[in-house]
Amino acid sequence: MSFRTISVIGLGYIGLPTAAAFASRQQHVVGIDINAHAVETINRGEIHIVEPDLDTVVKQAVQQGFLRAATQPVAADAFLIAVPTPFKGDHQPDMTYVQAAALSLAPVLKPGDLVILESTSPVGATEQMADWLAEARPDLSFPQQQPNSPDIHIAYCPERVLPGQVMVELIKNDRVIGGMTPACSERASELYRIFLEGECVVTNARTAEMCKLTENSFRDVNIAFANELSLICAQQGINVWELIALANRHPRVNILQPGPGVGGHCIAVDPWFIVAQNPELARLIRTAREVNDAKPHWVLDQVKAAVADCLSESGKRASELTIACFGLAFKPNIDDLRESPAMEVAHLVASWHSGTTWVVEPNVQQIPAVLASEATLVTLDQALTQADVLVMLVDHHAFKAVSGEQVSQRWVVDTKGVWR
Ligand SMILES: NC(=O)c1ccc[n+]([C@@H]2O[C@H](COP(=O)([O-])OP(=O)(O)OC[C@H]3O[C@@H](n4cnc5c(N)ncnc54)[C@H](O)[C@@H]3O)[C@@H](O)[C@H]2O)c1
Ligand SMILES: CC(=O)N[C@@H]1[C@@H](OP(=O)(O)OP(=O)(O)OC[C@H]2O[C@@H](n3ccc(=O)[nH]c3=O)[C@H](O)[C@@H]2O)O[C@H](CO)[C@@H](O)[C@@H]1O
Repeated sequence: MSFRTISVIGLGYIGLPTAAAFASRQQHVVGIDINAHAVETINRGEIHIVEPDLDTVVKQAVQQGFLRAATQPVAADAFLIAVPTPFKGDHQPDMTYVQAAALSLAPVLKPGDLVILESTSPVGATEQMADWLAEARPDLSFPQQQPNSPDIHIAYCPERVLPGQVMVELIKNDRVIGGMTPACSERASELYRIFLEGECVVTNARTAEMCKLTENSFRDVNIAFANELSLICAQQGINVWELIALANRHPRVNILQPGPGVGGHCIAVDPWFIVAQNPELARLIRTAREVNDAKPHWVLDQVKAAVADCLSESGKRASELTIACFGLAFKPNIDDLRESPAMEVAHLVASWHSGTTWVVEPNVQQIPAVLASEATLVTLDQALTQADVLVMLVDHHAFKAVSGEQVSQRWVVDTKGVWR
């Protein structure tokens, strides 16, 4: 049975590209978001987030009548939930957005519908969502009550696209399909096959939930290993970039790159979901989070040491020194500053330093409000020619194009190894 209408709940970095991907295959899609500004923007055929190629797909889908947005759920044959799943202050997962989304769609559910949770979630979240739906709709049967022929099919199908390459990876990546029953998996696979060129790999809901958390924890642990090596190498007078390049010549070694810390809204968050549910067992995963979260403070210590050297050699006072931080984004060549370790370092430096702090970020027009009172946004050229201490935080293309000679007469803290 085909899907006459597909509804995506939550039109952010995941939900909007997913809605657009279905709509681009001539499916009728209704996107739901509580953010009225996002809904109005999408209905004009525009987008409210930055992601390459998303604007053209959304524009065409809206113009052709396959995609529209609304603030309240309407009846559909398949619902995909892609709302935020942040953690709370104590690193426990915050599932209130998923609960609100599930309860908002419950009134429009009808027999034969499919509900998919895409939000990154702790193990057991899909069963919990099914219970919320069952409580809200006692007139319908759900897989936990009637596994063989429920009115509503439910699955967990995590998203694994890389920000910046979403429109390609959404279609090409293999997708893990975690149905609450095999029939639920089959129905969910049928839905994704509408646009998916990758494979639908079927498992159960709990394994699919854990798989998503595992992927990001694996990357976090590998980056933590690189970050720990960077501390050890600094102590031992070894160039960590050369070391990792040499070690990676081994056919079975593949170490990631150190940096100022780990940012974004996935890798710095998701491993905590495993730790929260397994506090005694998830020792390595917790330590990786701690190692990566501590890195900005270590970078500040490096900056303090460079400033001390600069003061003793230049004879200047601290208040006369200018420190320039290169990059604010959470990773190269994007404008996303959310949860960025570079932002954290810039803030730590600016609040400690008694002189002038500059930041260079070619991907933004304005300095973020949190830094506005303590730092100034300047051009790359100004920072390179006039600052005393240079702090490299993000390996943007524009910064990698700067030669080592251009910075050789300055005190440099290079967290990305681009000016070595
Ligand atoms: N961004 C990524 O790279 C990425 C990748 C894989 C998985 N994920 C996961 O996908 C989920 C969504 O992430 P995102 O980056 O798209 O978040 P986002 O903040 O960009 O978008 C979420 C959207 O949901 C809306 N929303 C919140 N509550 C709602 C409700 N009750 N009903 C309707 N809309 C509601 C918000 O207004 C927002 O527009 C999270 O669980 C995240 O961990 C994100
Ligand atoms: C397993 C995986 O690949 N998951 C991806 C990840 O997407 P992301 O954009 O958050 O991931 P990254 O590009 O790794 O960046 C994260 C931070 O790590 C820093 N970093 C990176 C590599 C390195 O060698 N050294 C570093 O220091 C980088 O600067 C930045 O701060 O999560 C998404 C949501 O779940 C997934 O969908 C997506 O597949």
